[in-house]
Amino acid sequence: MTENAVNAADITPNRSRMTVSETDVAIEITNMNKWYGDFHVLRDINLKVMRGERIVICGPSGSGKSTMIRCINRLEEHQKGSIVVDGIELTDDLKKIDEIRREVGMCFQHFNLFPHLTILENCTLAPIWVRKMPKAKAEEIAMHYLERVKIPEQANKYPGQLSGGQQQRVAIARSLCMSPKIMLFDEPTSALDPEMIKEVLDVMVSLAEEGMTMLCVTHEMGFARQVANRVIFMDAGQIVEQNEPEAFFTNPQHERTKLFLSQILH
Ligand SMILES: Nc1ncnc2c1ncn2[C@@H]1O[C@H](COP(=O)(O)OP(=O)(O)OP(=O)(O)O)[C@@H](O)[C@H]1O
Repeated sequence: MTENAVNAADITPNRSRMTVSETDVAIEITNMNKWYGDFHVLRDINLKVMRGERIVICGPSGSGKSTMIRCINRLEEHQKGSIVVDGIELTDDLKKIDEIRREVGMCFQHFNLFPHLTILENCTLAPIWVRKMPKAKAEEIAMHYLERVKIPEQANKYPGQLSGGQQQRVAIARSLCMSPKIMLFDEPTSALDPEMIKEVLDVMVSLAEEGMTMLCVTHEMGFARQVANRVIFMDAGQIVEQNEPEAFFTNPQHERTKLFLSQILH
């Protein structure tokens, strides 16, 4: 893990365009716990995310970061406590899970594109089959977002013909085609070569500038400093500390946070 795989100066967003709602809650997690068998992986997680917030989640390997964000769109199931997304409480009700998944886009470390479908087909699959959108309309929207991530010319290629950075930008475009209100990112750059990291972070920065509510598990501390309005540190299944980036990096309060930062910021 290195700080600033990207030069922070290269990703300077226009903070004035970033607005965080003071009143509108996007996600509220209350006393949430999760076990894998006997292993208590998430312990009493409490987290309120306001609309427009950009939260970076960091912490040592195995601390539960991925599991926590995967609980938000029910890729993992919590056993105790509550998760409310856009006013809808996550329960076993499949209809509610479906409703929440319509609101929440997710990008993973390994892109998860369908290799046998073209880039355009990857982007139109869910709008056509889940949203029942006419194919021509879905393609128009997909091309809009492929232009947005600056790869419209790749629309008819297959994922295997693209670089990792390009594939991750397609994955972001694919999520955007479903008009999510919230985007979850799980280490979107950690499988990429250094020269491709910036192109993906640039897209994430522009989403932040447009006011997207974002939760990002990432080791890109340059990104956290520049874009996040809150950094959360997790360890051993707990949220140990959270603060604005400046205070988080310059004045960490907990010993575990200090140790973690001393290991990654040198
Ligand atoms: N499906 C699973 N079954 C059992 N244990 C799991 C499962 N998935 C994850 N774990 C364990 O839960 C803990 C938290 O994993 P998680 O992937 O959420 O951590 P993380 O902080 O995201 O780690 P990393 O930074 O390495 O991705 C780890 O000890 C992991 O081995």
